[in-house]
Amino acid sequence: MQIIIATKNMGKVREFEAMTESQKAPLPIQWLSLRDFPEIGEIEETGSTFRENALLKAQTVANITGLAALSDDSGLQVDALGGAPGIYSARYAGEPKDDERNNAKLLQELQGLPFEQRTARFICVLALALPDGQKFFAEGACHGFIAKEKAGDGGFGYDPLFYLPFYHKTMAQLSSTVKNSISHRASAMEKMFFLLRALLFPEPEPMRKPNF
Ligand SMILES: O=c1[nH]c(=O)c2ncn([C@@H]3O[C@H](COP(=O)(O)OP(=O)(O)OP(=O)(O)O)[C@@H](O)[C@H]3O)c2[nH]1
Ligand SMILES: [Mg+2]
Repeated sequence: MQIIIATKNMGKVREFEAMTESQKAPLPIQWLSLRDFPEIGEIEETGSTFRENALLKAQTVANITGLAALSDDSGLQVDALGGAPGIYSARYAGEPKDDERNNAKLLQELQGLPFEQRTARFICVLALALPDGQKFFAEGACHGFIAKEKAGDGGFGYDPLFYLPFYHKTMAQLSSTVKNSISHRASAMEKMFFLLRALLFPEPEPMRKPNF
């Protein structure tokens, strides 16, 4: 089976590739990415939820290529901002999307807010679109706080501001191995691996119907 990782974000691609490579029992899947399909441009995200946008991206790529496509729509929800930037995380500070400006805007919006009130979470919704029209979803979340200043240079996006009290570190200070075990993307992907395993190796039919 071939699956295209349907994202233009190289930070996400790196994480997906690390997660598929570190699987204990790798599935018989050849993973491709949009680097293999340079003719596919940016897909407009017109949905109003992570799920709608994820489906839009996966179905567009599956329709164009005739192959299975796995997309990721993700973002940061900050409680003190009523859940913003949410689905608008990539372009929080406007076009063109820019992590530096997004982080600066976030710090500005939360200026003066005490640490305990800076609760936030990353959300990731994965959509798998098959060429025959079937679709599957998996979701993950990761809870933390928005730090008062940036720290670390790993990951991407808001990682230098996303503080995990359990580790006393920002997401950008964690090794990629740890980020790829505990992140919103890791937890969604873990569920997606179960779905993929069920798709590739369906359970045999039971010999007889259960008695209820
Ligand atoms: O610090 C971060 N660590 C993460 O692990 C993470 N995951 C998502 N995000 C933020 O949310 C936007 C997604 O927006 P998004 O799902 O539309 O993706 P994107 O536009 O970057 O690429 P594509 O997949 O749409 O092609 C990203 O740009 C980031 O700002 C993250 N920030
Ligand atoms: Mg996007």
